Amino acid sequence: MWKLPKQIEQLNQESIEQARMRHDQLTKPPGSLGMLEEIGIRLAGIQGATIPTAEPAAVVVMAGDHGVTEEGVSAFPSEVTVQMVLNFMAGGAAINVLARNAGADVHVVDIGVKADIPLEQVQAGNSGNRLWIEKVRYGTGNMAKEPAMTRDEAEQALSVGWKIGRELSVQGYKVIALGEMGIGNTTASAAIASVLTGKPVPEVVGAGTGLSTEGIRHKSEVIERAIATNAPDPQDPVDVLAKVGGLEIAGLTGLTLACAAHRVAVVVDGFIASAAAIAAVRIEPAVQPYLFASHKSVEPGHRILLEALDLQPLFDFSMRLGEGSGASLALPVLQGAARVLKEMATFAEAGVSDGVS
Ligand SMILES: Cc1cc2ncn([C@H]3O[C@H](COP(=O)(O)O)[C@@H](O)[C@H]3O)c2cc1C
Ligand SMILES: O=C(O)c1cccnc1
Repeated sequence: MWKLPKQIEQLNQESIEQARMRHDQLTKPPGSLGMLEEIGIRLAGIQGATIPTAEPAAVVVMAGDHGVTEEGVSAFPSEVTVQMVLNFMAGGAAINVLARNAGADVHVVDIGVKADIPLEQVQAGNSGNRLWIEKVRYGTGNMAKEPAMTRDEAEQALSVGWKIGRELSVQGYKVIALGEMGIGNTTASAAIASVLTGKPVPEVVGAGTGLSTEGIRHKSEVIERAIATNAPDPQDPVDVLAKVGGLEIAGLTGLTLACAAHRVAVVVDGFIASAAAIAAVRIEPAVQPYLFASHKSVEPGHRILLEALDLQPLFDFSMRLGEGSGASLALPVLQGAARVLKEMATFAEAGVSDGVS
């Protein structure tokens, strides 16, 4: 079993208590900022600081291809994965806009794209964007016929994610948003969700990039075949990632674990990032309090994963994009939660009368 290079510690209870006490001294009725207070207090526990910060932040977009696309499970062709990597580097994708909106950097990782990234086409000069070439293999195998990858490859992908998480923590990032790109990855995510939660496949399958009702039925059949062919062990999350997962999904699992081990908060995005997060929680349950859920995706399996993760999404905007788009949109909420603890005046400082009871 893949072992964490560094253990994940519990949140700092003293910082949590101190942040809670400070919140009650700020010029507002106690508790009146609701969930924003809870977010700030949890950030304090993660960072071991009464006054936490959610800046700087980065979104890490892991990209990988899926052999199962040859079964016709996506409304788009695999080539879109590499094309979108170029778009991310040029700054023109939704994630670039939403990361800029949040003041966050974008780190794009080729962990398993089917093609080599044409580096001559990567546009230079987009400050804050970085491309990591960390390819474990050229796309996964078709899981309807064979394991998506070997256990060794799954462990390599976990280690790539771990390395990046550790490096970003050293660079000083306080919050990491999970992003992904990989045509076919809602198929892998649904397989992971079904195996790890025990829910029947049709309950966790959705339209992805836009399948018809008939397309969704076919996708369910393919996933059922993949699970029957590979028999992933639900008690062994690395086996599940290897047999029916994806390189970018396993990479995000390793990244999530590394962030928590280095006391960096993680904002989980939609269905695919949540499939990576549930694998992380099954590998090491202590990761859970380091996670924040941004939104509830349209993908029907996302609600099931959020319940399994015991996370409350911040918003439901009928989003179904991925890339880290929802997680990036949630970053200003975390930034607001931290800044309130830092910048609001206390009753004593502002000369405002305290509550009477
Ligand atoms: C242009 C384009 C940009 C995207 N950005 C994210 N996804 C999203 O769609 C894919 C998953 O859906 P499925 O399993 O149906 O293929 C992933 O790449 C996900 O990140 C995109 C999809 C497309 C087509
Ligand atoms: O929820 C997601 O992350 C999602 C849903 C559909 C397609 N791509 C991503």
